[in-house]
Amino acid sequence: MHHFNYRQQVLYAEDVDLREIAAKVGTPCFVYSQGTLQRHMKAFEEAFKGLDPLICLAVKANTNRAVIATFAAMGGGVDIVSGGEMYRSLASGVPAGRVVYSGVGKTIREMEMGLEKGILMFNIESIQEMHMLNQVAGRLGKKAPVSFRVNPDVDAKTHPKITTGLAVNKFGLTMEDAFEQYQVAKALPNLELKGVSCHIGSQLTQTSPFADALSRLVDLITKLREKGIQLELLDLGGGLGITYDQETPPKPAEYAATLRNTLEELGMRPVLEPGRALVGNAGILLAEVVVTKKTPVKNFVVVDAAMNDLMRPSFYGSFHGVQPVQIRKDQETITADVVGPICETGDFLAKDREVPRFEPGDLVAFMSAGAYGYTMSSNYNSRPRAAEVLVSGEKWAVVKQRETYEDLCRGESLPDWME
Ligand SMILES: Cc1ncc(COP(=O)(O)O)c(C=O)c1O
Ligand SMILES: N[C@@H](CCCC[NH3+])C(=O)O
Repeated sequence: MHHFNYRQQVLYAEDVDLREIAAKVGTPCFVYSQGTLQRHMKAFEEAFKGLDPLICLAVKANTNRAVIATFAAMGGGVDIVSGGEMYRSLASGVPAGRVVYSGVGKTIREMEMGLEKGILMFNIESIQEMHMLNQVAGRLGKKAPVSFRVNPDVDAKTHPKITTGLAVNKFGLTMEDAFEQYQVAKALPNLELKGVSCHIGSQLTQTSPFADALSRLVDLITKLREKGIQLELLDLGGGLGITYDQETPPKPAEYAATLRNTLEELGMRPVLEPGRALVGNAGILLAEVVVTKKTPVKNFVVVDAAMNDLMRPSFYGSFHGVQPVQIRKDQETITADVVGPICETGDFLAKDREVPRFEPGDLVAFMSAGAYGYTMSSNYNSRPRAAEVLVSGEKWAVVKQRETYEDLCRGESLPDWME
């Protein structure tokens, strides 16, 4: 569910006419609906009610501080994968005690930062990382709260580029290694065993892989309990899918229902790391048609957004709905590729799609662009990154300025021998 709807043939974000935002902010720009963000957070809270869940936005999906702050104000935490994401999250008002830190390559500096700030938990992804963190914590006179991220070798049944819980993936430790290493970690002086975590992939459209992963975790937890190791937090990662096209992913309630009995029996506090399910359908990318062209074999609609703004179609072949901001009467439909101006054949936002016969100047909304949209954007072809706008009811504000040409060159200089 989201709050982008037509009113008298015009697409609105909540109570705001998208034409107004385009006129004042320009295009391309990302528009997020705060009401949708809040609604999604509430759906997770409701679904896991009674289990004292900590719902941590996977910040990699959307790093905008206004978005992070929206969830923080509702008691949410964050799942981070870098010092930069930690910095942003803390600067957005997330208490350090609600930060979980995943990632296969945390640097010493990043470990120090997490320890100094007092984050909730480091999800350790390798044996070397465990020893490094123990040393760093010792040097700082701290105890690092940790979980092991286990790789349960479960098929998430999603796009191969976004599965993370298979034995061939780089993430986590095997079950066997994790069992052994918990016992090693218990004896290390500067680690505090807090939990266990796993994340098997993204855009999952079925509940069974989550249930399979949880049952593997239960085996591990049971064996650890037999060894006297009691853990408090059970971090199930993110991964719940959303509807981009025809998918019918489980809703948070259904997802939680599959896990609830087991969680209750274990008596552990669930930590969740949803990214896409919280923010994906809460955002769109607003663009303007620059030109249209017809070749002997195809129609093209060239817009002012490109793969540098929304790289998911180019990278994964992902589907994003293409909707006119204004529906014209008796508008004809054509089949076209909707493309950007970047010098790459792979620069497309939609392929062979039925779209209205757009004209230059028409506004277009690329739907479900709230997750992994702006965060995966780049400056390729020296294109300034788009603006970001947050809408709440009738109110709206720019929450990230569009980059300027000066921004593009910031930090660059000529070496002294060229001056
Ligand atoms: C460790 C971890 N947690 C959470 C997420 C968020 O995933 P999603 O956006 O699919 O919910 C990811 C990304 O897949 C991740 O790698
Ligand atoms: N960036 C991906 C998801 C990867 C999730 C990160 N572990 C996407 O747009 O679908």
